This record gives sequence, structure tokens and C-alpha cells, in this order.
Amino acid sequence: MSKPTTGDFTKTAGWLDWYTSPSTPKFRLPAGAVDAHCHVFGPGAEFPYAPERKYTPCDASKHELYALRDHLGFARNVIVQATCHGADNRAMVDACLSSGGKARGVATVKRSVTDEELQALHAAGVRGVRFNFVKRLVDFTPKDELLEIAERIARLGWHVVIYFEAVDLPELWDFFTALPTTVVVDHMGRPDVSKPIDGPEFELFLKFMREHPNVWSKVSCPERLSVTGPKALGGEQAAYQDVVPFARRVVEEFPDRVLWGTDWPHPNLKDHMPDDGLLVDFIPHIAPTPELQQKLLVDNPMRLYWPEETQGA
Ligand SMILES: O=C(O)/C=C(\CC(=O)C(=O)O)C(=O)O
Repeated sequence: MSKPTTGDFTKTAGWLDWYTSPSTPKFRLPAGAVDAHCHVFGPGAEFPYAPERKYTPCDASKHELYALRDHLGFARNVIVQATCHGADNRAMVDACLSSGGKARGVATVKRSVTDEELQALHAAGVRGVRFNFVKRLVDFTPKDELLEIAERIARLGWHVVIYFEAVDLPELWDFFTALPTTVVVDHMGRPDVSKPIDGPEFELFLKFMREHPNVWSKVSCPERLSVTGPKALGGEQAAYQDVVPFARRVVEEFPDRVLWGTDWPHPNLKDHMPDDGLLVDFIPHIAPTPELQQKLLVDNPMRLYWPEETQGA
């Protein structure tokens, strides 16, 4: 892969660029595997970053994303709108449109979005909206506004992706459980993996999934959640061991409601940039059998994002 560019924008201080020479994974992904959480950034010269953004990344174009897809052995991508683009979905939509049907998208929309705009997003491959509650990433949006958006997109058969930190789940519980769609949680609701897996915080997350069959989880981002590592660098085959019990618990208890994604290009990491090939090698630690891997990487994302290809299958 080529080196990341920045265009006329100045990257946030301390920004870590994506890893330019990912290893070839030792784990062979099942045929048709979907990278169900990744982003594109710009390029800023073509798709400028939003004025209200909280960070300015290096560029991470669709070309680089699709080169990584092919290198790692994925067949498809789900591209999630990143907050550095605000509610301007053009970079994500452009990537979906030029994927030959191999990428679907999750957008950010405002209450003012028109039905025609929603239809155009649908035609481009968008199948969900993302509500972000991570305070360092976005300004607050009133919940009645989000609920109104959720009701409108429900009519299109879309779902809602939610991103929040574990400590905020109690306060957000009533809002999340009132959503009228499938609800997909990013990165297991960001558990603090230094706390016990059977402690009240992670138990609340499991209860959230147990009591609400419309709630799914991405078991992604060990590199964000890990405290003790080891890091997915230097050929490490057993990276982020402190995250494994949490992710494996979710995969084993809810095998039909889990998704996995690289999170490339890994915005806002502070400590290190993982080798994406070694991140793929993390998967069998959390989904140890071929049956679980097939559901996590193929069957579940296909059912959610390409249902027309799975119906009757
Ligand atoms: O890539 C992720 O999922 C996580 C992010 C960035 C993000 O969500 C965004 O910019 O939209 C984070 O924790 O900084």
C-alpha cells in the first residue's frame, strides 16, 4: 500500500497513520467474509472534512480500503460514516457506489434529511444510520431528534448503529430499548476490560443483549479496548489477550447477532497502529470454531446488509 496523504488539512497532533505493510493473515477467512466495520477518510482534497469535526485524520481512500480488503481476504465491506465527515456522507457513498456492490454503508443523517435524500442513500447501498454518544467525538443531539430519524429509517428496513462507552449504558438504556429497529452496538459498548468479566458493568451489557433480541454487537476493536496487550505487531499471534474473554463470551452467547470488522483506518489510536493482518489472526481466539466463524464473518453480516442475497438460502 502507498503512504497516507493529508492534502491541505493538518492532522490532529499525535495522529497515527494506518499501517502501510500489513502481514498476510495466517487465519484463512471463510469465503465471502465481510469486514463489517471500517471507514474511509476523504481524501480531503476531494471530500473535505466537516467543519464541526473533532479530529482531522490522514486520508484513507476507497482505493486503499479495497486493496486492504483483497490483501486480507475479505469479500465485502460495511463502511461506517466517520465523525470527521459529520453528516456529509459523500466519501462513504462514493466508496459504496464504486465497489461494484461489494460495499454497503452506514450513514449519519440530520433531522432535516429529506425522503429523497434517504432514497438516494438507499440506492447507493446505505442500510443503517449511526448514533454516536462518545462525547469526545460528537456534540450532543437531542434524543427526540434521533428517535424521529430512527422511525423514518425503520420504514426503509434500515437499522441503527450505536456507539457509546460502557459507563453510559445505564443512562442510555431507555432510549436504546425504545428504538424501533435492529440495533447494532459498536465494539461491545466499549467495556473496561480491566474490570471483571462477571462484574456489574459487562453483565449489564449482556443483559441488554439477552433481554432485547433486536440488539446485535460488533466484537471488534480489541486494539482500542486492550489495556495489557500484547499489541498486534511484530508477528504477535496472541494479541490483546485481555479482550478475548469479553469478545468470546458475546460470540458464544449470541452467535447469530455478532459482527466483526477491522475498524481500518483506526481513527484516534494513541498508543500504536496495529498490523491489520495480525488483527485478522485475532478472530479465531474469539470465534474458535468454523461454525462460529461462518456466522460472525459471513452469515450474520450478509443477513443484515445483503438480505436480498440470503433470503430463502
Ligand atoms: O472507528 C471507530 O469506530 C471509533 C472511533 C472513531 C469514530 O467512531 C468516528 O470517527 O466516527 C473512535 O473511537 O475514535
